[in-house]
Amino acid sequence: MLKNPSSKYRPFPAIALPDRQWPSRTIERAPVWLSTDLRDGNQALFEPMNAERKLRLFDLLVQVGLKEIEVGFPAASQTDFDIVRHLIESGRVPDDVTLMVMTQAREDLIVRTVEALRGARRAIVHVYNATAPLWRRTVFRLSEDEVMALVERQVRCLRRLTDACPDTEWVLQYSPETFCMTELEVSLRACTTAMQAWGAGPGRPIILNLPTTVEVATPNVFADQIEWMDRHLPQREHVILSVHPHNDRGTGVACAELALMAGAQRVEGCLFGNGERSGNVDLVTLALNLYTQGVAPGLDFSDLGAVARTVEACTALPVHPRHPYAGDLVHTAFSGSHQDAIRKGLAARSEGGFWEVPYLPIDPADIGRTFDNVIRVNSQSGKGGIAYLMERHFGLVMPRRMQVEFSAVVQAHADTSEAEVDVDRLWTLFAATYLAPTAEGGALTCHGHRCHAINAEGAGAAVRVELDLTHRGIRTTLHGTGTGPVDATVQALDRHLRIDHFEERSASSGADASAWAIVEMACRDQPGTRFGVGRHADIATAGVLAVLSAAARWEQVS
Ligand SMILES: CC(=O)SCCNC(=O)CCNC(=O)[C@H](O)C(C)(C)COP(=O)(O)OP(=O)(O)OC[C@H]1O[C@@H](n2cnc3c(N)ncnc32)[C@H](O)[C@@H]1OP(=O)(O)O
Ligand SMILES: CC(C)C(=O)C(=O)O
Repeated sequence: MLKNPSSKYRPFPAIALPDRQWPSRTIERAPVWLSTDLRDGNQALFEPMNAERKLRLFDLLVQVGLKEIEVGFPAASQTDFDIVRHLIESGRVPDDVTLMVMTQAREDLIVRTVEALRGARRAIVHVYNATAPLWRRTVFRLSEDEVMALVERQVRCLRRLTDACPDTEWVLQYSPETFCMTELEVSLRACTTAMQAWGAGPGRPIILNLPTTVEVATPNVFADQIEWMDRHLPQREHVILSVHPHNDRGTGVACAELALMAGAQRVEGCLFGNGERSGNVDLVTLALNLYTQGVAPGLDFSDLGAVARTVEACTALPVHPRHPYAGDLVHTAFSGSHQDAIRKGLAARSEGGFWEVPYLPIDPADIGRTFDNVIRVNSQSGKGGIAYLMERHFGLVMPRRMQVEFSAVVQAHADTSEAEVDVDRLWTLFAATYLAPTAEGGALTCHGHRCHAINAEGAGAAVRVELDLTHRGIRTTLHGTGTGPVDATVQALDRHLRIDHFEERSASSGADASAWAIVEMACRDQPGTRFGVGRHADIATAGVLAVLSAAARWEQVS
């Protein structure tokens, strides 16, 4: 890279529009959407789609709710021509969906294009020619006047051919390709020339489609360009003002949104931003951006995962795991403070209110995502996320101080393994720390204690417990009396133990119903507390096991 790039690259000049209005506007309704997945998207693939993949993607676009679909460049290849014929002849195009096809402003190509559309109920013919100075100079070697003459000649040619097929409702879309790099007066002249040649007016609408063929400026510049055109176009009410943003600077979505604020009514793009170079604007992101502002986008992404899988299969391009809304990781928090805030936000949420959950801009359920992956654990995670997973997957609500204790266990494991701690691993760590198997050969075990029998008798202030234990290979019987089985167990163990906190709750219902007991115990002369957990079908036994668990954990550290 150059130390000083200003000798090679120039900044794009600002547009003189001091009274610009777009910055104070908001987007209040969805634009008309056009999918160019089968044209711009297709022309950007290593291997353009075959007929089968094109038809599969076409069906998906219809299913998602696209009403205008650019299906190809029929004069370019027999495959594209045949697809257009197939769509028209097979009746696969719903009545409310209009096909669009593209052609250069060349007579031979226009003739073939109109031929491809024979019999269509309604069709948009998309004629384009590049208008920017660099293209005029180097690609076409045409003066500005000659460019206008080309537009006029070719649009008249199209008009002649389409007038001869009155059974089809014809719409012209004219694109001054390279609009974003063209002098505004020249773009306006090209558009006006196309309008006049087409005879645009009442009953003969025209789509004027203004592309950032290659993004070369910040999105505010594009918005200024669109607002300028919006103000200067004649017969504005007969024009559908469309934009076709690319994404070379990574700001395709911003360009489209600001253009809508500046007067555009229609947006062309591709699902997940496929398209030439760094892609066309991503229709999924645009639509869901609207949705999360409370504006119905008119496109249905309730099962976004299925849409992504079909697009991947048709284009052979993966959707990035961090792709807005659609990526596998975008509803997942690994970091502790995010997890904590999400958990609290989900708990505080009441049904039917506005969606207000920290770090989640959209309710994953609205786009067919479950909450299973919202929180995942690695070395960046904290107690909140771990507690969320333990509660969600195992029905265990841990007291706050226990969350702190267990998260240190998980953190130590994550630091050593340098890997994600999935839910199975979390359970293994939890069980090894607190539970140990509770039923083994008919006996109960908890850490070093193998508990053959627990007998509790009495009630109220005098419960007597007999523990038949094997501890470090020695079988022994312990007795204790207390205010309940838990207290009696502490007395039986005689370990200078003190219960600071005890809670029990049922973990599940039905045949395998079991209870959780959690105990926090202190040990005389030792700082801090240790938690113990018991799980058993019998709630009293769960309590006894929790005490054995905590006692064993004290023993491990003493
Ligand atoms: C920004 C975009 O995405 S535009 C869409 C581009 N998509 C495609 O090009 C995909 C399909 N295209 C094709 O298959 C081929 O380009 C075809 C079949 C359409 C035309 O092929 P060919 O005639 O063999 O050649 P090619 O595309 O190189 O044409 C270049 C000629 O067309 C002219 N030309 C290019 N674009 C246009 C246009 N929009 N309008 C009129 N003439 C044009 C060029 O100036 C050049 O003229 P020259 O031969 O006199 O120098
Ligand atoms: C709208 C057309 C001509 C296009 O694909 C572009 O300019 O990128």
